[in-house]
Amino acid sequence: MGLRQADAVNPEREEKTREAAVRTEQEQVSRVYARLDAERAKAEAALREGPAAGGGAAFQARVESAIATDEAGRRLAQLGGVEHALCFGRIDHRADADGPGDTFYIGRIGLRDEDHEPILIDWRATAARPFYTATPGAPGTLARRRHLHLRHREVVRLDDEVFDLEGLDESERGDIVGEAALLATLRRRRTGRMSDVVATIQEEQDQVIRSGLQGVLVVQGGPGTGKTVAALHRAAYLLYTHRDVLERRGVLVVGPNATFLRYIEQVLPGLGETDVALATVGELYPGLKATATETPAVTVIKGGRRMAGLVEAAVLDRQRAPAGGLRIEVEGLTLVVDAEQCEQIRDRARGMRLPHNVQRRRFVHDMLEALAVNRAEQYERIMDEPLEEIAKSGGLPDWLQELIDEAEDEPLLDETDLRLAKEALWQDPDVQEALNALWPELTPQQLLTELYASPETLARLGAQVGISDCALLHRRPRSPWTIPDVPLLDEAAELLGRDDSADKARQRAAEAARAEEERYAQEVIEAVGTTNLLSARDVTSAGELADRHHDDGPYRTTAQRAMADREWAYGHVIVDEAQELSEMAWRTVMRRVPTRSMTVVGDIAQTGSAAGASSWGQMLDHYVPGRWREQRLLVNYRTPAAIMRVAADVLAAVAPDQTPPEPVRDDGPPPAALALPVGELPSLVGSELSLITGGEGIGGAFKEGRLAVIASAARHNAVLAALPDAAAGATPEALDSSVVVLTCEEAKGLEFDSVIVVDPSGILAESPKGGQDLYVAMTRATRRLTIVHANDLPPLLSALE
Ligand SMILES: Nc1ncnc2c1ncn2[C@@H]1O[C@H](COP(=O)(O)OP(=O)(O)OP(=O)(O)O)[C@@H](O)[C@H]1O
Repeated sequence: MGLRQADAVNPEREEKTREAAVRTEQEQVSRVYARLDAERAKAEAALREGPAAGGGAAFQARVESAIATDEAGRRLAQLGGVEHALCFGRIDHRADADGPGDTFYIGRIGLRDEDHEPILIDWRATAARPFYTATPGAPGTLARRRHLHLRHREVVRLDDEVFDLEGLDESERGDIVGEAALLATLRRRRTGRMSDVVATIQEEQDQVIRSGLQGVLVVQGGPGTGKTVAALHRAAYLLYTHRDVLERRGVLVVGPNATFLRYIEQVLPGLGETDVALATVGELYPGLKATATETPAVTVIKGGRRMAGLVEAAVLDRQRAPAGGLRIEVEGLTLVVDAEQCEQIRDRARGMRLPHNVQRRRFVHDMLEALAVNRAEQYERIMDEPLEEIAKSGGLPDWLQELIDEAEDEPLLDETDLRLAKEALWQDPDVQEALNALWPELTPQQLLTELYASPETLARLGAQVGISDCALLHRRPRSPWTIPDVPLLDEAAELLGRDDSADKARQRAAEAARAEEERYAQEVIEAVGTTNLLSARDVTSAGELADRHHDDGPYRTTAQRAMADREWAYGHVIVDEAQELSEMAWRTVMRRVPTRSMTVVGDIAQTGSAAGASSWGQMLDHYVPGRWREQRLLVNYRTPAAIMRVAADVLAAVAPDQTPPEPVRDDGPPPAALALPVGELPSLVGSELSLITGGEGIGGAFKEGRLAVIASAARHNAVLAALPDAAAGATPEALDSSVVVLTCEEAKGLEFDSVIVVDPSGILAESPKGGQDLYVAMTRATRRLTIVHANDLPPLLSALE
C-alpha cells in the first residue's frame, strides 16, 4: 500500500511541531477558500446581471450576455460542489542543487491567485500525479506527500508520508505527523452516499483513472475494490483532459438501478463535474422509466441475441403482400392490384434498406400508383366500350379511328394526372385503411404490444428465429414495460425509424435562420475571446453557441439534451455492474457510443442476472473483437479480512475459478451466524444499530451509520412485516434511512456498516447463476456481518458454526 507511519520521537515535541504544521497549512487553506469565495462572488454577480433583454439589432449583445449568464451558472454549480475538502493534499519535491524543491497543493479544482499564480492544482493535472503514484519503493522526485484533513474550512489533522527525509528543508524535518490517511477514510461510518476518494486514490486505481480515452477498458475486480469509485474519477479525469470532445458529446454512466445512481450521484459534482448523464438500462429509451423486472426464464429469452431476430421478424411480418392481391371498392369501382404486383411493390420498398416507417412512404406511393392506374384502365374500358361497338359496325370515320389508335400508345395518366389521382385516392378512408393494414406506420411500443398480445404470431415468428419457448412472452396490452423490454424497444426503434419528412421540411426552413445566428455567434467568439467567463474550452464552436441560444425554450445541459435523444452519440460511456447486462442491453448501449470509447466496470463473479455475462469476451468480442483491454483491481477496500475469509468460502464453492480480492482492512469483529426466527429480527437490528450509530432506534435517519437486512425473496415479506419501520426496496429514499430491507439484486453496488443476511439457503436456491447472490450480499458489509438462518446453515458457511 505504500503507507508509512512516521516514527514518534518525543510526544511533547511532536505535538508542538504538529500544531505549528497545522497553523501553517491553515494559512494556505484559508487563502484557497478566500479565492473560492471571490470566484463565487464573481459568478453570482454575473448571474444577477442576467441576459440583456431586447431583440433585433441587439442580438449579438443578447447572445454575448446570455452566454456569460450560462457560463456563470455552470461555474457557480462547479464552485458549489467543491466546498467540502477543497484542498486535501500537498506534495513536496526533493530539493536539489538548484535549490529547494517545488511544493504544490492539490485540490478538487485548480485555482489561481490575483496575480494568476496557481495556488491550488487540480487533482487531474499532470503536476498532481505524483500525489497518487509515489510509493516508498518508487517515490520519483517526491520528498513528502501530505494529506490535509479538514472539518469545514478548518485544518484538523495532517498525515504525512515521508519518502526522503534528506530531501526536505531543514526547517521541515521535525514536523512529521500523522496516521495513514487511507485507513482513516475507510473506517468512517457510511452515510448512504458514496464519497469521492480523491485524497486517497491508490496506484492501481490511478492507472484505471488515467488510462487513455480511446477503446474499451474493462475494469475487473472483486467486491469493494473501488471499481465504481475509480470509474467515476475516471469520468472526471477524462472530462478534464478531453474537455473539447466530451463536453460537446457528453459522458453517460449506466448503473444497475435508481438507488445505485442516487448512491453515487454526489461523487462527480464533488469533483467539479456537474454535467454527466446517469441512467439505468431501464431509462435508456427516452420517455420511459422502466423498473419492472421479469421472471428469470423471460429475462433469459428477452436478453438473448435471438430477440434481435424476433424483433426484425415482427417488423417484416407487418409488411404484407396479400396472397389474393388487393381489391378495394372506390366510388363504385372495384380497384385491383394483383398478388404478383403487390409482392413486387413490397419487395421494392424493402429493397431500399431503410427503416420500416421510411420504406412505408415508398410502399404507399407505389400502391396508390397501381390503384390509380387500375382505375384509369377501368375508366378507359368503360369509355371505350361504346366506341368499340360503333367501330365494330364500321361507323367510325378514319380520322377518329386514327386518333383512338394514337391515344392507345400514350400512357393513360400523365405525371400531373397521376399525382392528383393518388392524392384523391389517399383521401379515401377505405384506401388508407387497406394500405395501413398492409404496411402500417408503427411505433416501437405498438410493435411489441401487438407482438406480445398474439400467441399465434409469437409461436410462428419464434419458430422462424429459433426461440422455442416464445409463448412465455405472451402478455396483455397495457402491461407495464419492464427493464428487459427497453433494449427491445430500442431495437424496434432502429428498425422502424420515423417518417420525418414533415420535420425535415420544418428543419430546412429553420436552417436559414440558424445560419444567421451562427454568423452572429462566430462574431461573438471573435469579439469576446477568452474572458474569465467564456473560455475557449467551454465554447467549442459557433454551432454549439447557436445551439445553446436559439429560441427553443430554456438552455439544456449536454446531459439533458443527450438523455432526451435516442440517437445521441456519447463521447464516452461508463457501464457499471456491467456483468448484469444482457446481450440485448449491450446492443442498446453500443448504439449510444459508436466510437466505442468505453469503460466497462464489473465482476464476473458477482453476475446475478440470468441473462448476464459469464465472461467479458462473451459480451464484448462481438463489438470490439480482440480490441478491449482489461485492468484488474485486486485490493478490497470495503470488507474487513474476517468477513472476506467467510465470503471467500462461498466464492470458492460457486465460482472456483475466481479469486477474492485481498482485504486491506483487518479490523472489526468476525462475522456471526444466528439461528433466529424472523420475528426476533427487531431486537437484533436494534442492537446492531446501536453498535454502529451509538443508539436511538430503527426508522431514524441518522446522518451516519447504515444497516441493511438482505433477505431471500422467499423470506422478504416476512422480514418486511417484522421490521415495519425500516425502509424497503431499492427506492432512492432507502439510502436516507438507517435501516433498509433489500433483496440481493437491490443491494448490488451498495455498502453498509452492518449487514444482516437472512435465509442464506433460500438465497442460494434462488440465485439463477449459483450462489453469486450470497457472495454479493455478504460483501456489502464495511464493519459487521450477521447471518440469520433457521437451523439450516448451508455447508459452505460452516466456518461460522
Ligand atoms: N482509494 C480509496 N480511498 C478510499 N476509499 C476507497 C478507495 N477505493 C475504494 N474505496 C472505498 O471502498 C468502497 C468500495 O468501493 P466501490 O463501491 O467503488 O467498490 P466496487 O469495486 O465497485 O464494489 P462492488 O463490486 O462490490 O460494487 C467504497 O466505500 C469506496 O469509497
